Amino acid sequence: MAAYLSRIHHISLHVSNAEKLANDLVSKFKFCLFATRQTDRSRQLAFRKAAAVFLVNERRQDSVNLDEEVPGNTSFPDQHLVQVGKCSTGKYLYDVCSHYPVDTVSNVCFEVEDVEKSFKDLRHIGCDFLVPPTIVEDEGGVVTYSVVKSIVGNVCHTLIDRSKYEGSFLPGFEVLENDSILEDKDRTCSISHFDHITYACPRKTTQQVMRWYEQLFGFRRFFIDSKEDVDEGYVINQDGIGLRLTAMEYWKCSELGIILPFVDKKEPDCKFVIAESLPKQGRNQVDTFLEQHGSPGIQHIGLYTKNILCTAQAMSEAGVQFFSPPPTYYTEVGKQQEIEEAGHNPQMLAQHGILLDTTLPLDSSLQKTTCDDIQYLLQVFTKPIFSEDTFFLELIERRGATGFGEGNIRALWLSVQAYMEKNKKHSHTAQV
Ligand SMILES: O=C(O)C(=O)Cc1ccc(O)cc1
Ligand SMILES: [Fe+2]
Repeated sequence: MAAYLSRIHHISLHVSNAEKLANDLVSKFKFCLFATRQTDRSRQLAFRKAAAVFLVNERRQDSVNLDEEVPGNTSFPDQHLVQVGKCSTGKYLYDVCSHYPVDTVSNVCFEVEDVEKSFKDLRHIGCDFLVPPTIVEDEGGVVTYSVVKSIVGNVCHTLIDRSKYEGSFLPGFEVLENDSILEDKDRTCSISHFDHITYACPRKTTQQVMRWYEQLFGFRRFFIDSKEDVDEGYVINQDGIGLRLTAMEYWKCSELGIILPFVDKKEPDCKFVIAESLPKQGRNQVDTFLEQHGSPGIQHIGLYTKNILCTAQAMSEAGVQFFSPPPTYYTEVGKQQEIEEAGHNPQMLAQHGILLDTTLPLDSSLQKTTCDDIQYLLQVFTKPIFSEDTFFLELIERRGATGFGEGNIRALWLSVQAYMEKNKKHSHTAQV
């Protein structure tokens, strides 16, 4: 039986220089550092922007971790490993030690109702666990967690039950007092939650990844486009761009959805997108990721904002670098009209490289009457935020459109290509 997930609790990153990323998250991306855990062997820093929480784990070159990481097929005694307070022995609480040579985003932590039951059910269907159910407590209460290894490269999932915990983050972390003050201070960047997480996967692996998430966590296919083929996914395979996108969602299948108190006011969900590069076209961003990251994994995360113009403006003033499509994107007759029909100003979007993609109505004979009838999304991509090209962020504002900006992929491709050429990094390559 699958383990049903109720929501994303946080996403964790493993980096060699936490200081630098911390500075960027706070000063450029306007996240708030709200909880920390420091031991002589590790440093973990938690950042929040509304419901979007990143946990940054600092990778220490000097200490080889002997007590924690276990091969996926190890069998555990059926008893709990109990850690109390801040003096736990584990190097990274709520995660495993990543001996990863490059900076990586590697753990999407889900809240579940019953960790023990999820562990048993998932083990029963052959799932590999890296950490057995483990209890952590402090004066705020008790949390149980377990870490499962996914089928995608170095990605793992911490399953956590914090229903018996009253503190504002997790036991073992010191919560900083400025939390709520800082959080309220910056209202220009209206990021509310994680919109989607995109995996870069090798060729022909999409089906396998989908099956894994379906069987283990009850994910369901989410059709990106009305014309999308069930088996093929959304395919772009022309003009040097070869990309297969397939999306999944977990929320709607969740048993917990029926009983949770916020069921009427449906919590925003986060979709998972699998991006696979296709042969015969030029090299693309997925190939670059696989090469630089060394394995499949999380390539980018879309942050939902209700006002992309203000958010992108505030972030670029603070030093975030965004990709811009060629200037002609905004002046091409079709696009310019599309932008104006949606009620936006092409010049304003051009200032920050914001792309707009309209969903075509299912019945094209239906005439749109006002710009309120048009379903579209706006998105903008940051340049890689790690020193290697192993992760970037995206801002996305949705106005009725539920896809991922399929119509923008060509524009994104051209802008990445221009960037690569300018940087003389891979002047012969084209990247999507
Ligand atoms: O699927 C998404 O999240 C997108 O925004 C589309 C996409 C996927 C992979 C890329 O390298 C570039 C764009
Ligand atoms: Fe995206």
